[in-house]
Amino acid sequence: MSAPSQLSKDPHNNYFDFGAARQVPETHTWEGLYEHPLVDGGVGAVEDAVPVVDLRDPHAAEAVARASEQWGTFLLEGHGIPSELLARVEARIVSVFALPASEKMRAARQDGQSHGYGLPPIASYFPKTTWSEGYTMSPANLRAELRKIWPDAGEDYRHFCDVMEEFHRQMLAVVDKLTVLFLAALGVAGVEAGRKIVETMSETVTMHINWYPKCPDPKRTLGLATHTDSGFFTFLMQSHVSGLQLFRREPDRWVGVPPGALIVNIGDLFQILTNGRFRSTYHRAVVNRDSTRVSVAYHLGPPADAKVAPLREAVGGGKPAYRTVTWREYFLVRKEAFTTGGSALQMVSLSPGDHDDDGDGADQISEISS
Ligand SMILES: C=C1C[C@]23C[C@@]1(O)CC[C@H]2[C@@]12CCC[C@@](C)(C(=O)O1)[C@H]2[C@@H]3C(=O)O
Ligand SMILES: O=C(O)CCC(=O)C(=O)O
Ligand SMILES: [Fe+2]
Repeated sequence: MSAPSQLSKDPHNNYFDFGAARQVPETHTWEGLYEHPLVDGGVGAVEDAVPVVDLRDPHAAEAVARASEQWGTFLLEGHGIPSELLARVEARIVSVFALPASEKMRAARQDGQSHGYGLPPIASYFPKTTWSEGYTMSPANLRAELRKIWPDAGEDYRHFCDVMEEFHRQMLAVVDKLTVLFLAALGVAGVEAGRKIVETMSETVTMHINWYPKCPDPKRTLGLATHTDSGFFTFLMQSHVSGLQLFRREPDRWVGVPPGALIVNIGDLFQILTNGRFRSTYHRAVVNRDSTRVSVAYHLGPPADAKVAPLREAVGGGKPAYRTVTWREYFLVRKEAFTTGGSALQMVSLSPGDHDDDGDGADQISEISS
């Protein structure tokens, strides 16, 4: 059995050809995936409708606060990104993953690297391999990165880079609007503060594209392992095929997110920054028998060595719940958490066990511990 990280270690011997697979092999079989019930999170759902925030709503800041506190995830409407652009992004993503393995492997993520083609960094913490391929890239370095796949910088290269850069430009405008709402929700005053935050975050944007091919036996495998995003927040653009599920407690259940929507996920560093007021969300992606699915996660966070501590406004008269960490340190803490079966947020908590880290029960989500 090849370890997940071998996809990037040995490009030629370990490429798994999803198109040719007639069954899910042992290497890709995950246990305990359906221990908790799956409920519908669609807009019309009675109990578990995933919250919706409309950027055009004059009360959007309150809606952001509520959703971030209670769910750590919301569907974003009124963002102004044309569906025609999203369709082009999707088509270009499909075209990258459709390339022959030998061409994709030219950009393979090397061990310890944050960028490149292959499985995402967390894949190496799990004994089983997921039914997906990914590619992490930063907009700042997009053209140089993509030359690895398309050395001759031909038409496909230009189309891909043009459309992803256009997506990035449009996303920055949405980041701007949402940051204003987050700051208002947290009672942080000042346009200046907001501008500085957006400026730094826009320099460190990382895009991770996911490709989940059709699967002959989707219930036996997983597209992306259960995780929380580690940065401040992530926008997730997904195709019109379902697959994303959120973990919710009391009672423990998976909530299926409606396909097609633009999603915002709060990350662990935002939970730290807001002193636990906003919650990061455990989520995973499942795969389908009849449809291939793609998504783009647009990850925002601080520069890798910037110190993140609970905001004064969030701590108020109380105590900081978390110690100061940098994103770089937090990756190491999370690695240790995955290895020991602990929780990264608990590990940086100043009073472990004192406060209830709802979104933070890794050890209780079955496929993590199996
Ligand atoms: C900015 C980042 C967030 C991310 C790690 C990374 O450096 C680049 C890939 C991102 C991603 C995407 C899939 C899930 C995830 C947990 C992973 O392994 O790689 C996230 C990472 C994260 O949020 O920590
Ligand atoms: O594809 C999805 O729905 C989930 C992707 C995701 O969680 C991520 O890339 O961080
Ligand atoms: Fe994620």
